[in-house]
Formats: sequence, structure tokens, C-alpha cells
Amino acid sequence: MQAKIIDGEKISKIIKKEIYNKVKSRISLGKRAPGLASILVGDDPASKIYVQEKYRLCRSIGFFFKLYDFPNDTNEITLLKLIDHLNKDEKIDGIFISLPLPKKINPIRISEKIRPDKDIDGLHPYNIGLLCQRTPKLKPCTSQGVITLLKRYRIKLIGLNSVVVGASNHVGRPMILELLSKGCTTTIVHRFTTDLVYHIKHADLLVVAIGKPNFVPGSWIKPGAIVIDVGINYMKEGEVVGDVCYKEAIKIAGWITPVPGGVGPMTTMMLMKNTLHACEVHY
Ligand SMILES: Nc1nc(=O)c2c([nH]1)NC[C@@H]1CN(c3ccc(C(=O)N[C@@H](CCC(=O)O)C(=O)O)cc3)C=[N+]21
Repeated sequence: MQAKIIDGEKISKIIKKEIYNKVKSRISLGKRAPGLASILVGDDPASKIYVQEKYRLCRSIGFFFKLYDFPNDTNEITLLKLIDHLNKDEKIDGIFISLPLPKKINPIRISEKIRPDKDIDGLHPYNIGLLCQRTPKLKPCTSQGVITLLKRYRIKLIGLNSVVVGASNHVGRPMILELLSKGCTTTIVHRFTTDLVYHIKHADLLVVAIGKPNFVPGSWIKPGAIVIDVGINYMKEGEVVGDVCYKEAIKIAGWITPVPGGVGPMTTMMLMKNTLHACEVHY
């Protein structure tokens, strides 16, 4: 059996076009373009790449984009003041803060300072709370990207045994909430799970988000399962690989997302979609 490919690059391009058209019609009605402010602190390489990608994307879909680039030793007060300013800035609909932040800065205090209706990463406790109660407004980008991919491929989720590997605040936990609201029976496994392999082997839908290259071998995958690989690992050789051993998994799974070209481009596009949403609410 050869798994069918879930092409995130392709779907993200379709969504990009949809966003572009909506921006164009806003402009033709005399409304302003959506505005995104991006805050980068320090020199995390993944964050740098992500910021460049967002900049290119904003230009090509007609968003207003502003980048704030701070050195590693920036203090919390400087950031809190900037957020306060951006919260009031009428040109800015979405505020994005690249994670991880330097160790000295408390990420919770920073995220909580963002006005919830400008929290395009969907990670403010208010937005997570709404997602938890099934009345979401702005949703976290990666899990939203995964759900959008499954929907566009018309993959049915009701009643599936879903297993999410990794319990992070920004991916694993919101992913579980999304899958639960789609009717999956949800399991989350993490570093203290006693029999990780047992759970993974029973997954009809497997989402892996731990950031460990090729962590899941083909032999752990249930034949015909839907495999969603969230990991983006940069190898020394310059190669980019996922958390799942793609070569092996593709022979056993029913559906699979590649890396690169799977979940990654969807995460970025959902940030744009959230920015447009925030803008439509604002004006
Ligand atoms: N608050 C916050 N939210 C984030 O969502 C966030 C963040 N901080 N900090 C940095 C990481 C990194 N990140 C990526 C998203 C997409 C690709 C992506 O699309 N990658 C390409 C491959 C890129 C390549 O080949 O170099 C792909 O998967 O096809 C990469 C990295 C979001 N992040």
C-alpha cells in the first residue's frame, strides 16, 4: 500500500489566493489593508526564516507588514511597552511574537499583554479558553492548519481514535481540543507516557509534534492510518525532515503529510487568515 499525499503546499496556495481576493475586494470598497506586526527577539534560526517567509507572503497578498527586530538582551518592559502601543495602533490588526523568547523573558506575561482580538497566534489564555468551550474566535495556527488540510481532503474525523504525540501549549494541546470538537476520541502522549508505542499503534489518526527527526518508524503506524507530521527538523546536511520516518511510513499509512510541504506552509497561511479575520472584525 502506498499512502496518499496530503499536499500542504498546494492547499496553502489555494487559501493564499482566497485571502488575496478578499483583500482586493476590501481595497476596492475603500477599506484599508489588514496589518500585521511581527516581533522578533534574539536570533533563533527557525524564527528568522519564519519572519522572512511572512514578510514575502504579506507583500504578495497586500497586507501591511511591520517588523520589530530586537537583540537578545532586550528586557521585558521594552516589549510590554511596544505591545501596549501596537494594541492601540489602528493600522495593526494582528500582533505576532516569535517564540521561543530569550530565557530571561516570561512568555506568558508577554502573550497575555496582547489584546485578544489582535492575538493572531491564538495563544492568549482567552482564545485558548474559547477554543476549549467550542466557541473559538482566533485559533492557534498549526492545529487550525491541520484541521483545514483534513477538511480540504474530505477526510472524515468522526469517531476516529486520534493520538497526538507531544503536549506543547502551541501545538499538542490545541490540536487535542480541535480533534475533540470534530468527534475524535482523543489521546495525548508525552514524555511520561508509559507505553507510547501501544498508543501510537492504535491511532487511526496520528499527529506528531515533538521536534525529533524521524522519531516514529513505519512499524509503529497502524496500516491505513492518517499520519500528520508537524515536525520541521533542520539536519546538519541541510536537509529538512519531519518527526516521522517518511520513507517507511508512506508504505503503511493511508494518508500522509510530507516535510517540507505539509503542515509548515499551512501554519504560515493560517496566520494570514487569522490576520484577515481580525481585520474584518476591526473594520
Ligand atoms: N509565535 C510563534 N508561532 C509560530 O508559529 C512560530 C514561532 N512563534 N516561532 C518560529 C516557529 C517556526 N515556524 C514555522 C512555520 C512554518 C515553516 C515552514 O513552512 N517550513 C517549510 C520548510 C522550510 C524550509 O525548507 O526551510 C515547510 O515545512 O515546508 C517553518 C517554521 C512557526 N513558528
